[in-house]
Amino acid sequence: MKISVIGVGYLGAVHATCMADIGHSVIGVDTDADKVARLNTGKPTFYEPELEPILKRNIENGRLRFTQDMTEVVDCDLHFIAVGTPQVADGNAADMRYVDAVVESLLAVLPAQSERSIAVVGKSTVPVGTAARLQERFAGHGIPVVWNPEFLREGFAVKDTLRPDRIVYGLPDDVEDADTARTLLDECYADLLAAKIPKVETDFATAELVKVAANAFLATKISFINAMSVLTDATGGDVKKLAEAIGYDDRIGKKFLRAGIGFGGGCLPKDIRAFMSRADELGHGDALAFLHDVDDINTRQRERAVEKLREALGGELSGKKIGVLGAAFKPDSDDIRDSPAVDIAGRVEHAGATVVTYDPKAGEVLQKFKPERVIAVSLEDAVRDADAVMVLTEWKVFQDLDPSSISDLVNTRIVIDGRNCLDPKRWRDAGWTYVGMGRK
Ligand SMILES: NC(=O)C1=CN([C@@H]2O[C@H](COP(=O)(O)OP(=O)(O)OC[C@H]3O[C@@H](n4cnc5c(N)ncnc54)[C@H](O)[C@@H]3O)[C@@H](O)[C@H]2O)C=CC1
Ligand SMILES: O=C(O)[C@H]1O[C@H](OP(=O)(O)OP(=O)(O)OC[C@H]2O[C@@H](n3ccc(=O)[nH]c3=O)[C@H](O)[C@@H]2O)[C@H](O)[C@@H](O)[C@@H]1O
Repeated sequence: MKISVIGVGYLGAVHATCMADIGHSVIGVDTDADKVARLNTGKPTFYEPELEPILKRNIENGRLRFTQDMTEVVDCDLHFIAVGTPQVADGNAADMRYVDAVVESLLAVLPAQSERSIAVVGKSTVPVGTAARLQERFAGHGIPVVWNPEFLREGFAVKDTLRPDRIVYGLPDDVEDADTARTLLDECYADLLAAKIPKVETDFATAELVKVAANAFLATKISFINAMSVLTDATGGDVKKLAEAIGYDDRIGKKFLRAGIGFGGGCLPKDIRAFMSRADELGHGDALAFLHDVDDINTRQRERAVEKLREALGGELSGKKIGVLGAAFKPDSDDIRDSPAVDIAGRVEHAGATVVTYDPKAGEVLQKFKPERVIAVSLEDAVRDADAVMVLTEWKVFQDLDPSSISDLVNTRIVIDGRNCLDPKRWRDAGWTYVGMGRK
């Protein structure tokens, strides 16, 4: 079938590419001319494992194309909205201007009362109530809206798109519209449904809430274990052992209990804030009051990492040289949006230290968005003459690093393991002072 994906950033580019790879004819639309031009050459605009060969393959076989011109979507059966919904500059709410702009562009190019069955599919993460609002706008054109939230993780985006844990359809109340939307989406996802991926059909509000509830739950899990790390620090306990031990209980599970400098990225932080903001608007802010604590615990972990560094250096950061390993908000990504690593490096610099950062993939992006930062081209260059080393993104290359290979490069053998990803014994045996987050 013919599909348009409007907004081809982290989510949309992967979705468009994967939909082409399962056989659909896909047109990706974006207002960013550079992005469109680059994608058309088969080169992703960000680092995501597995994406490049699939993108290239589908550009070459002609099933995938990118454009800035909305009129080119006119003969598509499904229109996926995948534009950003960032946090507004002056508050916690989601900025809906990009979604609203897409709605107006679609209404301008799609025929009123089309002969064919078509549907608009919401993928962006939005405040509950958005789908119903959009359905009112499209009703005049006789076009059903369906909300189909996305759960992919950066670093696993291709796998998560082609083999997600579940697919959610938020369908309109009108039975005929719901049938049209379901039939079209079932055809689009036939390959995934054949692989027995669970499908949950529900109403608009539930589908929108599923997405933000999932991210809120994940954020809560991380802040829970980070709160525990404060207590293990205070008592000489070990939060990794604690997480392992509670995780054996299936009701708790082992995943998302990695304590450290906390969550960042383009989604969890802004999504929990937008969720709180929407609950306030609905007069139920109290129901989500706990998310303020989740957010605060998360931000405090960043300052705790700085405090640990200060303490390890005898109380003074001014005049010290710190080698920072990691800038991306997580490994296998070059995304630095609200990255704890970038934030912490900034705080350390603000306290008077000189910071040199190395990241295997995010150096270029960091240079673009923070041109004032000093970025090394190699790990060795970042740690040379350092008074302390901070590991802030758990890239495998940092986890595998033999500490003795850099022992003679640094000024002082102090390592702050912001992600609890190093083996303390190995580093101590090599003569390093090891400081983790909530670990002895
Ligand atoms: N990044 C991720 O891993 C995931 C993101 N999401 C959600 O997906 C949405 C998109 O997120 P990202 O892809 O990360 O954002 P992004 O900022 O990387 O991409 C958004 C794209 O939309 C384009 N755009 C803006 N206005 C446009 C318009 N009027 N017409 C066409 N294109 C336009 C921008 O130029 C940009 O390329 C957000 O709501 C996010 O919460 C959901 C799940 C995963
Ligand atoms: O809505 C979204 O955009 C996406 O947000 C997250 O995906 P993502 O942000 O790519 O990455 P995660 O793996 O969730 O990690 C988020 C942050 O939490 C941190 N984290 C994760 C797990 C953990 O145990 N501890 C921890 O500090 C990571 O380092 C990272 O900074 C969700 O996991 C996805 O399901 C969702 O689709």
